[in-house]
Amino acid sequence: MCEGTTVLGTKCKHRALPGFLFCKKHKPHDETEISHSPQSTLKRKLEENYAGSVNTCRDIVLVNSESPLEVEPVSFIGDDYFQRKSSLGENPTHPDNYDATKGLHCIGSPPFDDKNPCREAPKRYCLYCENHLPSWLKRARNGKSRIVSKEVFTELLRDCNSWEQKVHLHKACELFYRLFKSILSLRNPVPKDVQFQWALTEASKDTSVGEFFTKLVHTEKARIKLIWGFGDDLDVSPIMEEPPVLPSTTTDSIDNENAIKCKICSAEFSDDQALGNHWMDSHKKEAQWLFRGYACAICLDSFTNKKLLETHVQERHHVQFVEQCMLLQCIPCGSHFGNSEQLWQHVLSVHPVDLKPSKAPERQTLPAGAGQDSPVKHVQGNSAPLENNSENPGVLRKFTCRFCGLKFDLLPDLGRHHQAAHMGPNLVSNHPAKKGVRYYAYRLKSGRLSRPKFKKGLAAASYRIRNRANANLKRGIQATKSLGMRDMSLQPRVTETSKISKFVEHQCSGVAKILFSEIQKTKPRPNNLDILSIAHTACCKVSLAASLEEKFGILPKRIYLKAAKLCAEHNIIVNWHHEGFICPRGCNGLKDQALLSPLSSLPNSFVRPKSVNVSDHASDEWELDEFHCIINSHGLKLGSLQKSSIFCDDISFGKESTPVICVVDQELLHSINKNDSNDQDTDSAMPWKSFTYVTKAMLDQSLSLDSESLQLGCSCSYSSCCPETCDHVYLFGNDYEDANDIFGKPMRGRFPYDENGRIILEEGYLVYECNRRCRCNKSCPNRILQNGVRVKLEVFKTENKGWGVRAGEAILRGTFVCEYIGEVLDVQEAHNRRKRYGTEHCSYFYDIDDHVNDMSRLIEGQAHYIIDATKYGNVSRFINHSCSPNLVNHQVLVESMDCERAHIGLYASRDIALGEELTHDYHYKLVSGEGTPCLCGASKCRGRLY
Ligand SMILES: C[S@@+](CC[C@H](N)C(=O)[O-])C[C@H]1O[C@@H](n2cnc3c(N)ncnc32)[C@H](O)[C@@H]1O
Repeated sequence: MCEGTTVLGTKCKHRALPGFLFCKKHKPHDETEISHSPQSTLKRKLEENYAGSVNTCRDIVLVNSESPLEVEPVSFIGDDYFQRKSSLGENPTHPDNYDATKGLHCIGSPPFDDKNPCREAPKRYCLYCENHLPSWLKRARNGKSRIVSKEVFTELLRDCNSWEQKVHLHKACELFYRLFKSILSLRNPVPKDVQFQWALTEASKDTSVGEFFTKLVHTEKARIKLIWGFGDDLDVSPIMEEPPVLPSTTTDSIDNENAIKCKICSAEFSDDQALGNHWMDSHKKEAQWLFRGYACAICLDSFTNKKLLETHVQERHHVQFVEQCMLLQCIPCGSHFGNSEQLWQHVLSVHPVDLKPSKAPERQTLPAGAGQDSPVKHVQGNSAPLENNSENPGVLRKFTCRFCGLKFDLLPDLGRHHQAAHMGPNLVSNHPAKKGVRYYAYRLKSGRLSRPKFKKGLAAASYRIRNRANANLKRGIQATKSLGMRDMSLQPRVTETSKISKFVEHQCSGVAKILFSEIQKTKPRPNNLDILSIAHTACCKVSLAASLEEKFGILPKRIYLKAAKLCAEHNIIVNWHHEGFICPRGCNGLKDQALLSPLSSLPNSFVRPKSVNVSDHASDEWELDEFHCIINSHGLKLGSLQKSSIFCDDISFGKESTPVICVVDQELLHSINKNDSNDQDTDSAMPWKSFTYVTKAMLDQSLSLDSESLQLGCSCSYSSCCPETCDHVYLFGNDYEDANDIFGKPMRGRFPYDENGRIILEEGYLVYECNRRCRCNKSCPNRILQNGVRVKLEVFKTENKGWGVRAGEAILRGTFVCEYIGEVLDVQEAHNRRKRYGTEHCSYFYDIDDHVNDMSRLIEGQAHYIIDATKYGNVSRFINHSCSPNLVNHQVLVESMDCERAHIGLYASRDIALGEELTHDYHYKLVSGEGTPCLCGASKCRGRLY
């Protein structure tokens, strides 16, 4: 397991990287040195760094002459090393070759690792080795300044007399960095002072951390004012001048034996009331989290879903967990239960009479064995009180449970009640909460915290809505019943439809509409054979529609798209046209439609390219995906659809679920000489040979990209998520409140994809897909890009742009085509490679910066990385540029919410006909006086590629 700690000081639960003490998230990299040193030093360091030497740090200490250190590493770590051991009271189990006496060891990041301490020499600012340099000491992305300046850090480090102090300094810097990042986030509308207060509360959980944090703020005051603009809109001097608000411990004044400890800050209080007041004063937010999230009743850690909480309890509190299981007993019948939720359910269903408010004790937290009248025996202090004592006149009940109306005078009691009573899947509050301490800490860390608001209890809301709907329905039914009674006397044979019509008359039009549409849907649909047999006798779409609808009733439009493709494949000539066309032969069937000119039907001379195998559509494939239809035969460039030779059946060699064939049209065959012995010519004849086909991005080691740890599993419990409960939809809505779909409608509460898996989200927003932490499977409507290429694509030889990619089938607007895959590099590495590759060869670089205008709505800290598909790539590397492209780019988050890990998805920006070349806009920056002519042929061509 990783030895790191979260920003809240809890232990990280992720697996450590092989050979490391920390997971990827907690293992800092030295981006500064790699990105910004002169090239020669960089090269040398890279070689040394990746040569696999165990003593990397030591080596680098020797070669690095730029060290800014004013303090000797040895004197810092060495002297207090054993003091550290004793003060922390732990027995280190060092590897045999580990020599602690030298004291030349890195503190690690985060520290506290006594079992497997970092064995490297601390070099970087006296505390960290190369690998463990924390993010806040690295140069900021813009290359201008560090978040915590080296001077300030080394100054503070000098004041540290013990290992523990260094740890605290480390924590304070970490917190300072998170705060800094969060406040700088453009997407983060949380007021600065709120964030600042949050950080202060966090810091104040440990006096020493708090002190360092205040010192940091004080030392960096000028810079903070300048960067955060505190000076303009907020007077922070009182906050900055005063020490952090430390927990108001009343330890001195109270009898220690009877003291009640606050589980958050360990402050002690004489009674529950005082603790409650303290919670209200100091931990109001945590209290809310506790009520609305899945909080652990033992340690108060919060989780985004129940499964995580269960795992946590089992792992962390095994003993307490077992005890609790043993002790939860129903007093009236003596039954034992595994958890309080089951017990509560049992009491509700079996002993409801015992559950009377008047039997409530004075306090909700029942002592062991107390409350014989109560149906529930709570042996543990943290078991949930299940009684409603709202009727007890002696106690002021301030807090009402939103779900069941029970009242409590103390917040913690309400929290415990909530946890026990409303966290079960069978109970009213079955919508898993996603607002926990961890969740918010994560969001704050990742710069995604938009505001400290909570999604209004969806469960409660939906419960209310459902109740309202039920009540309305009941009223409607009663009205209908009484009406029906009256009607029956007059008209005994009432049809279903007329009954439904009565609903309409009685304010249930919504329900009636739904019922009507359901009735329609149950009608049979024509299968392929039905369509083909009718199409044989049809002259145009009008007559085809008339015949089909005569037999099958009103059909959705997509049936005609499917019909169009079927006809094309079977060479059945039907006059296809836009809606509203009036057939010159007088075919009729569709009403009230304006005259539109017909589209040209597929010509008799139509010869499909060999590459497209029309006969391989199993009829059930249509059932699965009937949307891949020809809709616009105008788009066909018939010239290119001539006979072609297949050069390779699948350039992915089975890596894609849909083979990607490589073809050369007959008229261009002469330009290819397969047997040429020259290497370059062979590559140009067999393009799949010039690179390695991969289906996953390859992260270059030069990047310090965050790992999959920055991802959330949604709380939907089905194999297919629904937008109402999917956390990714919620997160998106929270991050981009104003986002619209491509039709201008608000995106709120919707997946980025429609029910056919086509993107509807307007360009420029991040797409949040579900991921492996979610319970849904591949069929989830919020998993598209990650499922890989699903449309037929052909790599083909173009006349003048080398190889290109064209549609092997008609592709409808919004369809995911492929991902731009390659090696992900940082700017420096990309620059080096560009130099190495030279400019004569075609470029396979995708520079995220060049697309920043498309993605202008992306967040602060937009990653600057480059994807190089020269050596490793997929079909996307063959897609040519067009100034009027038919593909659009979207950044898609899958394994990580960190936008540096975003995938680049290419989606159809309009309907694309079979055989049409696929293009996207490279958006290369145009440099005057140089560049390559653009051969895209678009009417609005910019003239040059770059
Ligand atoms: C990503 S590659 C595309 C595949 C490439 N045509 C091949 O044969 O491998 C980009 C290169 O294709 C060529 N290219 C792409 N679009 C072009 C265009 N519109 N006009 C001229 N050359 C283009 C340029 O050489 C460019 O550097």
